[in-house]
Amino acid sequence: MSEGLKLQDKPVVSFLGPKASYTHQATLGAFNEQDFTLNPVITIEDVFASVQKGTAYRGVVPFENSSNGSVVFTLDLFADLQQKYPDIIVCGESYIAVQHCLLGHHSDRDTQPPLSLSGTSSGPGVIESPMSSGAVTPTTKEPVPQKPTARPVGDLSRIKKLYSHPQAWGQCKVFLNTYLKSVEKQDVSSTSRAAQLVAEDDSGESAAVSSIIAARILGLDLLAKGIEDRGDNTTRFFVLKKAPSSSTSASATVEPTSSTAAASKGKADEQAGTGDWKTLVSFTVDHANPGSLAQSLAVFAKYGLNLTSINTRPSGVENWNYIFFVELKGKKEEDTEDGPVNQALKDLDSVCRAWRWLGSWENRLVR
Ligand SMILES: O=C(O)C(=O)C[C@]1(C(=O)O)C=C[C@@H](O)C=C1
Repeated sequence: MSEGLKLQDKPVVSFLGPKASYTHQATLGAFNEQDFTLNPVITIEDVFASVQKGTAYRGVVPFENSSNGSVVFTLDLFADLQQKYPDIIVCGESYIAVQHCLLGHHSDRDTQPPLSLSGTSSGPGVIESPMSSGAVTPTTKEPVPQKPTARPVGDLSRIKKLYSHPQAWGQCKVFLNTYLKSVEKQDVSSTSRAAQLVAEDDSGESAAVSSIIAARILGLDLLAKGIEDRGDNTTRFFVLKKAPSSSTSASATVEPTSSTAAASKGKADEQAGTGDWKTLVSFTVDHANPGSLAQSLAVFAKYGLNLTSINTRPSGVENWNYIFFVELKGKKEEDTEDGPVNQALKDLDSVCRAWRWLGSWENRLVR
């Protein structure tokens, strides 16, 4: 087999791109580039579509941020009101510490020394969050200080437009409200796309909330570093795969599509985790029936399943009706009706309108 063919044979992992997005960083942590072709796509929906179509073996999407909450785009795709993604399930998770930066072009008038792009080590003139900035150190009493923990280098008055992923605004509220309050903010598909747009704009009037890696790749200046409200800002990503049949069925294991894949599964699938499992389930209830939500949740309590999160999104059927997402500690067992998760799902049938198992995966959260 030629080297070219072998390369083409590598299983594809699609992720929210372009390169240097936080999702790219999560993908690199879970899948190595020797064994997998990492394929950046434009939207989170493109990731779902590629896995559903089978053009990607796995997909990586953001799911939740520790300070700004759920990624609603991802939840809506799991809600799948148009039934475009019936076979998508979660098979892994990954947590990434997210340190946002303000990226742009230094102005000639800037007198302060530039921030270092080295990422970890401070150079002369580097303002590391939260020191030396007139900044405030977060404490357990005040985890989100009222004053920003980072200070910009130089003058930001020329910035007329900011680009970022909508999730990022809510993670940097204190800095943005202090230094760029009335600047127009434009949502784009990812933080690395935001950095690309700023790199293409020579006027110096735009800036992006993005990563230090995007600054390095695109040759942008760091106008401020560590602008997130909380030092422990973390985003959780899901690894998606395609289940062989309806995801409500008892078994949902997909095998790698190529020999290379068989030899090397993704780290997110394989890594030793904390030894426990999580499961995601969505369901709808009869809103006219008092107690239907309580009865549905009681099913999980009946089997001793600890719920770790609850989310809702509009059901799309009727106004003020919702689809509920619960995440719980436990695993849906394959090829059996036994096990607390399997039994709870069976019981759920009689108390809710419809439900869908959205995957079980090994917990990677280390406390
Ligand atoms: O825009 C990116 O770089 C992403 O990977 C998306 C995303 C998200 O949707 O949460 C990921 C991490 C950060 O929380 C901000 C944005």
